[in-house]
Amino acid sequence: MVCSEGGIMDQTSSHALEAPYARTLEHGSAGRPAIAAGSAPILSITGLTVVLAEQPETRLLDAVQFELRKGEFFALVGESGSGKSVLCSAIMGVASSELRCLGDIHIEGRRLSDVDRRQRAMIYQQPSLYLNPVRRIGFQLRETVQVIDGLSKKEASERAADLLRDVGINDPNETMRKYPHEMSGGMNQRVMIAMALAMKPKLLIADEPTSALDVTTQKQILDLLEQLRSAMAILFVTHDLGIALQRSDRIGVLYAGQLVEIGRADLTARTPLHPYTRALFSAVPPLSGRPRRLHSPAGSLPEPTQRQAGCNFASRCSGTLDICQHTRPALQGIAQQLVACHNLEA
Ligand SMILES: Nc1ncnc2c1ncn2[C@@H]1O[C@H](COP(=O)(O)OP(=O)(O)OP(=O)(O)O)[C@@H](O)[C@H]1O
Repeated sequence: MVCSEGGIMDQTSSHALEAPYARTLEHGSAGRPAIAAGSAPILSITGLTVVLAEQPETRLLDAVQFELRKGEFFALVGESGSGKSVLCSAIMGVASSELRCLGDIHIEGRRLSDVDRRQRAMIYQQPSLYLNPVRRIGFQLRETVQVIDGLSKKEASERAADLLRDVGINDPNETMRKYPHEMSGGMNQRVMIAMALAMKPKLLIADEPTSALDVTTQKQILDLLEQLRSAMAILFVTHDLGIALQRSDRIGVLYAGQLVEIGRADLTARTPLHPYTRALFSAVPPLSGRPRRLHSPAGSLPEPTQRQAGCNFASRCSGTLDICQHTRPALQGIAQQLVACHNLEA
């Protein structure tokens, strides 16, 4: 497994990102709690490039760079195939053996390979796929807690009940007697979150955790994540720009494996700088409006094997310059945003 924790190859020993990156962290965004921008980042990614091991010229991720601070809720958006799952699995250290990771991932200043796996946890769109259907919830949660904390069965039961209470389940003992199929999607997602919390993670990756839920349950789970985030950083993958806008501090827009824009959620919505971000947000109602699914502009995302040297968005962009055909734009700081575009006048 080349993309495992040990497979990340350090190209740099520094994990401090330069000033323009830090500026996107200057908060005060739309009533959100302030994030300690001066504190050491929980997650720091520098120059993360993921290629096919057998075909290293094919890049699934290209020089991805960002960092997350404690208490931050960072939404990662991008259409299907843009590389969100590849990015999450690289951070988790579980990417496929067909992939090779280059670059640098640090958790709290330590290389991924030196960090306890439990410092990061992940929750998914379909919790029922990750829960054992033939084991009661209590057994599964107790087992997790016993492994992590080395507790006796009785102590583990008490801890499991506490974790269920922490995620808003008021009758933990009854819940622990149930099988996953006896519970709703929202309850199963709470159980998954409880299992994630059992690890006391510094970083929680949430891969579309609410997209299979009805609107009311979706709100409850989002409120729960909101309560929990003060103790960790949350990387929230979503196709729902309304949620990204309403819930996150910052939004990162991934396009064809490249982060093309990063900025405070309110600024990114109000003044999107990249033409792709503009196209995405042109279909979204104001902040107070109802959430909308991600609406992609005309044309299609280039497959990883078809990506050329120039800007990946050039074939869908109405403002291309000559340089866009042969030089891929790098992220650059514009006030408090970061954008990868040659034609900011367009
Ligand atoms: N193991 C692999 N081997 C070859 N290509 C891969 C592999 N894993 C992912 N890819 C390719 O990498 C690109 C990004 O895939 P990824 O699953 O990360 O997209 P995504 O943004 O998560 O999409 P979705 O929103 O549909 O989940 C896709 O073109 C996909 O086909």
